Amino acid sequence: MNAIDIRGLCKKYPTFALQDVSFSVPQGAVMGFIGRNGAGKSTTLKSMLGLVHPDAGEVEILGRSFSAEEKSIKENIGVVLGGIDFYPKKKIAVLTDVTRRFYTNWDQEKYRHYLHLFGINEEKRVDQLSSGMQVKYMIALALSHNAALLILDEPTSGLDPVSRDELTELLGRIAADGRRSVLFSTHITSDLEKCASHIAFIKDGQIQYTGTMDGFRAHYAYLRQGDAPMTLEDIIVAVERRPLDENAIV
Ligand SMILES: Nc1ncnc2c1ncn2[C@@H]1O[C@H](COP(=O)(O)OP(=O)(O)OP(=O)(O)O)[C@@H](O)[C@H]1O
Repeated sequence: MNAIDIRGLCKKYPTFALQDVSFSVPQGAVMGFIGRNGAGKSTTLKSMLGLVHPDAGEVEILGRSFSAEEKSIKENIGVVLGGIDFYPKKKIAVLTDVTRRFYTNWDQEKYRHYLHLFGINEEKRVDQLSSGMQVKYMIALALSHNAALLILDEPTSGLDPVSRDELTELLGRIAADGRRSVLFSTHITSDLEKCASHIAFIKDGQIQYTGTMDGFRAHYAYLRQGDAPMTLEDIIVAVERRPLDENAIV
């Protein structure tokens, strides 16, 4: 069983279209979702989670149709799409108390463990946490109800290098049991080199590649110049970079 199967997802905005997006996240995989600003990563994640209404497409999560079983599926997944933009004046402890009621499999011991690991003080109010700490708190919540799948939109972008290293190690370890899976979008390709087994690469609303990390490197091996191996960043830049217009005002 795959953790995620997306087939033919389409979403049209006035100036952008997600076109026939299809990919799968195998169970036990950490899949990095990459693409330039505006390529359609967030739109894909939001469409698959029903946060925006897709024009077409099928989404199966943990082997079940998301549209038919949204409520029960949401109990088994952890989703972090940005920081907390609600209840800025609420204490973290209060927010957790409300959140945990939504999950029958809430694990308070795990929650305490992650709070400690991430150095989060429950007595602080939401607006007293930095944006990086907010993301860590959201991740702690997602990990505390034994989610079988984590879906994270740019989780490492506001984090310092040490926290990013901790988080990528954690994501790798989560998936290493072979039962849990992670899909996360990012621009920090070095984070993916540390923990991702799979890649989905989107450009202008269309999937360019989806499969294993090794397959991704092999797919773009023709771009290599010289003997040095290419990093993910080298590959993305080689695929996407356009030369600056000579007449550009600089
Ligand atoms: N609600 C909306 N209405 C109209 N256009 C939208 C809406 N949301 C997103 N878009 C457009 O869809 C395109 C894709 O945006 P999206 O946020 O999915 O990109 P992204 O790959 O996540 O980018 P980034 O890496 O910058 O976060 C952009 O051109 C954006 O302007």
